[in-house]
Amino acid sequence: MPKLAYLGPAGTFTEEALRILAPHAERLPCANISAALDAARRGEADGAVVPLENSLEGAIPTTLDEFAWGEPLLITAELLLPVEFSLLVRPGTEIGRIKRVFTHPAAITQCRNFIARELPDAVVVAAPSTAAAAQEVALPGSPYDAAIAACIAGEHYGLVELAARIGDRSDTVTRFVRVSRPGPPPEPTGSDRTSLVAFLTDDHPGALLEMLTEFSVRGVNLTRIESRPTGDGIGRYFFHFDFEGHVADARVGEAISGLHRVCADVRFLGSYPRADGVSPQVKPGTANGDFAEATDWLSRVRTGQV
Ligand SMILES: O=C(O)C(=O)C[C@]1(C(=O)O)C=C[C@@H](O)C=C1
Repeated sequence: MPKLAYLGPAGTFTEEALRILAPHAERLPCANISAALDAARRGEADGAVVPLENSLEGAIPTTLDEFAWGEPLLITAELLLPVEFSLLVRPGTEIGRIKRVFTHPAAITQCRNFIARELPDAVVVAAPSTAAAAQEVALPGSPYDAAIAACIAGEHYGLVELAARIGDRSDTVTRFVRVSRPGPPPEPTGSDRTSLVAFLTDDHPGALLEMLTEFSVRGVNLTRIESRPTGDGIGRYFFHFDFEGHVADARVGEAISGLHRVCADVRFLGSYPRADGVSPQVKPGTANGDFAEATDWLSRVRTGQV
């Protein structure tokens, strides 16, 4: 039975994602995303499950930066989880008495309208996770009056649900990934996604276009591109790419080796089955057979057979 680290404590959305991705895994709750990834790196766990992006808020910066700068890890699976938030209080607390709210920063952003409308005078404080907030609010002497978390976290820590589905949108989804220590990627399924990080050689006109061209000319469809600061000063960025296909696909292999030629560094983050089951768009001339036929043709040219 694998042991998987996750952003704890029990009752986080990440735990729910882990339960779906690996129902029989032993779960190791960690205080934050970095601690969960470190547990996997050090071998205290066989892998980890962490949030990567949210359909309303965008990418989770800690996860992106850990993948770029931390000891390498391999993404082996993804999951799209609908997220619904509840306002949770100790039994007997009325909404008018809520002065201090505790929750994860992602939940603050996703419940902005509810907070402005129903809790305009409350101070909202950032917690390490939604379930950590619920756990804290449940303590008798807690300085916080309410938590925003999953309904299940309220049940877990003995809180009462004062309001349900308080997110600004009812269709918000968070994308989670399962990672393990580096090794061969999972076999292609025909509906795969590949992720990598690319670092520019230097800042020059067309640098981003050069990278994008490597994907475009091989017919590789991007599903996400994100720039992150390198930390070396304003205007210095590196790039996260997600795209359709598997590293075993000829067009993907050619695109990422092209990227390796034009970039200072490329870190492969994994090829793994897509959660939405969507098949890649394959433009004419970019299927595996087309690349194989072109390679054969070139060797015939080089050996004087055409
Ligand atoms: O705090 C949690 O429950 C988490 O699992 C983290 C997290 C996130 O980082 O985005 C996950 C899903 C929701 O979008 C809100 C918080």
